[in-house]
Amino acid sequence: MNLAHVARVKNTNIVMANSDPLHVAVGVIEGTDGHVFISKRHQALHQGDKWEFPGGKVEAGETVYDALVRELREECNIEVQSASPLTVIHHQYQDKRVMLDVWRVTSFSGEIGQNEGQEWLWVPIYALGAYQFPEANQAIIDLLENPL
Ligand SMILES: Nc1nc2c([nH]c(=O)n2[C@H]2C[C@H](O)[C@@H](COP(=O)(O)OP(=O)(O)OP(=O)(O)O)O2)c(=O)[nH]1
Ligand SMILES: [Mg+2]
Repeated sequence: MNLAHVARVKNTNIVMANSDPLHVAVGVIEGTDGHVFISKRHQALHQGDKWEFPGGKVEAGETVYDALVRELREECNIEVQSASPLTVIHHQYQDKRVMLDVWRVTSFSGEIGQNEGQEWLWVPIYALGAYQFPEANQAIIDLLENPL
């Protein structure tokens, strides 16, 4: 590795650290009896093999709500009928900066599941602490456990 390469690598790191965060629409889907829907991220993904609330990246020209509806249709086979904003979490992972736009999904139609073959579960809020989530999710779980 020569000096020029070091400089380029350093430069790349600087660009990454300053780049816009990845904007992600996330759905806390409420079922009956205070249960919420969680699924396991595919092993090959960023933060793989951890549990998550379904969702994904907001695409250019899309509203967060549109992204939420699209992602939950694609990932868990439901049509969102009503949802309201819950919180926004900014988090810096070692390799990525994310802005999680978290919505509470209060009504939906369709038979919920996981379209990519990943494990999924309905979990009572008090039990969420027993599952391993990405670090950024701790703030969501705290909020669900202790609503404002
Ligand atoms: N969906 C989701 N993403 C989360 C959660 N917590 C968390 O840190 N993330 C991070 C992991 C990823 O870096 C990013 C979302 O990525 P994603 O893999 O769901 O995005 P996507 O569905 O659009 O996936 P793809 O098209 O790239 O396969 O947000 C969470 O609870 N749900
Ligand atoms: Mg996703």
